[in-house]
Amino acid sequence: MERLLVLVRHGQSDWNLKNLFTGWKDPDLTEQGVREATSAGRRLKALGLTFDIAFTSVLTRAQHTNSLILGEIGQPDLPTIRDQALNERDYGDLSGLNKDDARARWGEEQVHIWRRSYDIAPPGGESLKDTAARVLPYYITEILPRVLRGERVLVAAHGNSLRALVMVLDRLTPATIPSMELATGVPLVYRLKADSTVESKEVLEG
Ligand SMILES: O=C(O)[C@H](O)COP(=O)(O)O
Repeated sequence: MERLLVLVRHGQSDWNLKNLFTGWKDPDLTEQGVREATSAGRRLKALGLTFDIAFTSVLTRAQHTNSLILGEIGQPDLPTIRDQALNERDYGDLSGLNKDDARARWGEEQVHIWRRSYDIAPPGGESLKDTAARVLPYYITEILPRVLRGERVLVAAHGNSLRALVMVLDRLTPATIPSMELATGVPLVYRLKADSTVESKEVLEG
């Protein structure tokens, strides 16, 4: 039985382009982001992949990416479940600040810790651990059971909500997760074993 799980980070957003911390703020895709999402769909189509269900967050950039992918693979009406559990990490007080300005103010190292450490939260926001504490229960109760019963599942979400998931799938640790980056619009094609561990992973780079 095929147990297919495809994860994709949304295409470039307006605030990615402007280099602003975004979190739960809700900018849409840029033109480049639209191209990235469309091209992600084309790459999935080239592999002949189709889906039974899609999951996305309640944020526009992820939903727009999901729609563009579904349009590209010829499944524009695929049922899609939107849930806040898949939202980007809440960046708290950093939301809306320029990332270079933040480095100038708090130092390169502190900003890197807020962005990439496992358990140190930015002021007023979520650490990756906090993000994982909402993403993983959602994955285990809503997404994984479908994959294990053979439904082909697409998840269009965010850099850090997907890092929380990839951390578990790829067996990364709090020590190794900081160097893991997810590019915008690059699908990760996982096939799972019956015990829910990873059988194979393919990264569909452009
Ligand atoms: O919320 C954001 O600013 C981005 O989507 C992810 O940002 P990061 O790469 O700083 O975690």
